[in-house]
Amino acid sequence: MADTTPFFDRLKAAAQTEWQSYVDHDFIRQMEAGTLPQAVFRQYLEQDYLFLIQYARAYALAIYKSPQLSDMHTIQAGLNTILGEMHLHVRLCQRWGLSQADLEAAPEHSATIAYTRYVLDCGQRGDLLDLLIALSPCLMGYAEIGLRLAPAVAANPDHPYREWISEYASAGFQEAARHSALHLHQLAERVMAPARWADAVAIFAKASRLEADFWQMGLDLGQTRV
Ligand SMILES: Cc1ncc(C[n+]2csc(CCO)c2C)c(N)n1
Repeated sequence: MADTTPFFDRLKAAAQTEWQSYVDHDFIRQMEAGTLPQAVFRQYLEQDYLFLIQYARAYALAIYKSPQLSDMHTIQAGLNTILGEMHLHVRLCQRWGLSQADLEAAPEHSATIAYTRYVLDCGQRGDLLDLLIALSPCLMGYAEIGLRLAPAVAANPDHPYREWISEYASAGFQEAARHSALHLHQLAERVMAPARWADAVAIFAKASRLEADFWQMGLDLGQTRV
């Protein structure tokens, strides 16, 4: 019988260790508890702004790699989500006196470079499926984290990370993640040969590990620059 498990769920199950190291990172646990130092969050957010600029390029590359017009439309919606997400960063950073120009002028950390350029490289050397697999931990992981942390915000209206958590727990964001998982599944059904499975898991596991490294970078930077 053919395996009808959604493609994303199969990837997640095949790379459980890397996935857990990402969605259950200490950064997330501290954020949920509200104990994450603000200096850590700020360092993370600054790097994340630079991350999103490169990520927008990866989505543009995905449009270029799209075999069908319908793929382009779906990816365009993802690009719009990224550009919207950047407003959240600018808004939060403005409260600490950081302007958009300050954000753009910040030096890129090696964890930011490693993750974004890895994803771009997957897209350049591979096809749309390779690129969407490399992109999937980002959207799907934040959706999972948003849902998991939402009760902490509901229990405490003064939660320090309320705005960030609410963005990723929101119905609109959750819907974007579902839509993107469905797109990935349908594309895999169209183009995925069984022989590609090991490569697909390797890409997914690596991108998940690079996400975990990104949280760790925030923790490390926040400790050194208070
Ligand atoms: C390191 C890092 N990983 C994932 C996201 C989440 N994210 C980035 S772009 C995007 C929209 C994709 O359609 C989402 C959800 C982030 N902000 N920073």
